[in-house]
Amino acid sequence: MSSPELTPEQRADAPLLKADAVSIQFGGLKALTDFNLSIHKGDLQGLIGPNGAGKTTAFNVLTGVYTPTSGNVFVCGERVNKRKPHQINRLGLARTFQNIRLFRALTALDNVKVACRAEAFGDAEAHGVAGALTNGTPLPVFVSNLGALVLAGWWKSLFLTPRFMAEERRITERAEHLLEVMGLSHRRDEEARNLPYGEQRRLEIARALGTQPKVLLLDEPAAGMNTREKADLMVLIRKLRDDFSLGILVIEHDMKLVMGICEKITVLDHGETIARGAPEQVRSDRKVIEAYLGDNYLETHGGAA
Ligand SMILES: Nc1ncnc2c1ncn2[C@@H]1O[C@H](COP(=O)(O)OP(=O)(O)OP(=O)(O)O)[C@@H](O)[C@H]1O
Repeated sequence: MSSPELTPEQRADAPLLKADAVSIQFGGLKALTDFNLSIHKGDLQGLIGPNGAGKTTAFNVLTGVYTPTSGNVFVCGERVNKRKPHQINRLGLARTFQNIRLFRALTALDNVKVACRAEAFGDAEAHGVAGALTNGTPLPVFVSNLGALVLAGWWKSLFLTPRFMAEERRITERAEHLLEVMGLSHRRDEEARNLPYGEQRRLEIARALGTQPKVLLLDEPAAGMNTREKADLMVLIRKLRDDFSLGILVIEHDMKLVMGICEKITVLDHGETIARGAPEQVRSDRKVIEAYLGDNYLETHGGAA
């Protein structure tokens, strides 16, 4: 459903992503309460909090995996509360997952081509699988790999028209470019499952970029990475924001990374927003230290406000 109250001009000025008093409840559990967020082009924001605070739930509500119990989610000014994940993806929202969800038996290149193809052709099956890819509808491995093959366009290749061949070249070039951006060109023809963990995470980001998002949601992108990989990732995330003119929201437990790259951080605890602000503000907030960072953090990083 669109927002009839917004004029086209207002829609153009609207945040790329907005959560307005969003709550979601599972039975008696309030997983997210009155959650507010605005992401504009060029923003690089963080979402932090202890385990079970509601961070992934927030991503799932924003991307259409869950429908909010109350409140509204807007993407580029469009109200998307009841939209399906693939429809929200087409409006410009892409994500990666806490637990990596690649097409494990496909090559790195084909993983990215699946997403590029969804963007290029925009056909029904492409939407379905790309939506699952980028927004989280869980698909069994077999079904998702089969879907990827359909997306790989084998049936269209039966009619090797010049148009098909030109589009195929364009898609391959785009996918190769995204692999290069993510430092994965040397893995082009390797099966995703054989890539080291840190590279699988980067491949997921390349695939998300394949759908040409305006907003990228990264769920623990540095999980499992070593110190060197994390440092490289920090540089890379900033570069992606700048080069692709994105708004980015990152969930991450690595405080060095979050505090190092995010300009604004929202802190959740038990589904409630307990703090929001610049990194220096958040890290010295007594409630945040008590709920999440701990006094040890305080001792090593300076005094609380
Ligand atoms: N589909 C669901 N059904 C019931 N409860 C759920 C569902 N999804 C999430 N929850 C609950 O909501 C709460 C928030 O979970 P969530 O995964 O969002 O936390 P998180 O902040 O992402 O934690 P972590 O840092 O461990 O990933 C938890 O208590 C979780 O068990």
